[in-house]
Amino acid sequence: MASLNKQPRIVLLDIEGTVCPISFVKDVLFPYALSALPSVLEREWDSPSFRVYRDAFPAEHAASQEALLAHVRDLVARDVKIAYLKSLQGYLWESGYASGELKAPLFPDVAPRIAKWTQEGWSGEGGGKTVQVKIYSSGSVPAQKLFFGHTDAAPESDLRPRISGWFDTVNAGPKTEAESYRRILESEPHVPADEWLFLSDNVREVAAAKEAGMQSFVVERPGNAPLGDEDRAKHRVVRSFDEL
Ligand SMILES: CSCCC(=O)C(=O)COP(=O)(O)O
Ligand SMILES: [Mg+2]
Repeated sequence: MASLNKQPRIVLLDIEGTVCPISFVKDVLFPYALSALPSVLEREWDSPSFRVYRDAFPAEHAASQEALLAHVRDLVARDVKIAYLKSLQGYLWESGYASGELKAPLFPDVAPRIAKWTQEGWSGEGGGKTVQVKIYSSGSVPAQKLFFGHTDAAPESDLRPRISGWFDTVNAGPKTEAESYRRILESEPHVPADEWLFLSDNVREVAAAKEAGMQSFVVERPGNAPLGDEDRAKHRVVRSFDEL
């Protein structure tokens, strides 16, 4: 059983590989965006609503529809988590979530635990000391809100009301840099760093969060990259939020 040094007042959650399978992002979300992009380029290349995303691309990759499509395909193939791609992906996923074609598959422990933390507090004794839940993902904040607004959880599939903060690589910074977590800490200056608990599948992110003073555990889920002995020796590992 993973143990904590201090009871958290804020839980900061990664998304891919932590609350949902990596396969949903890699095998559903990314292909969906790639399949939607050609017709969006054809239809909206000069529309104001799309120009916002197009103009965020480096000029050489936004010179034509073909150039932008080729660049996006390359970035996705290499899983480059660059902000302008993440923003465009969020735009492309919007219609899929709205139509019901996309629904975020949460691991079974996630929604009940988020409900418990935010309604009853850490150990479920209530007493008014509820826990805040915030998100930090490479996915853009709009994409995060689409994800948590359309989950497969029941009875409430829209978990956005339970989430009090949204951070991505634009408003916080790269996830493997401690400075990004320090920036996130500044959003709640009254909460000491060690009363934050960051949960992620990525050991480099966990290390960066700990360098910033947060508590942080590695989350091991089916389909995640295998953890090395060194990772297990260096970091606490949980397989479910129910272990916390
Ligand atoms: C659910 S928003 C889309 C997720 C995404 O694009 C991504 O790269 C997730 O990476 P994470 O930092 O959440 O592991
Ligand atoms: Mg992740």
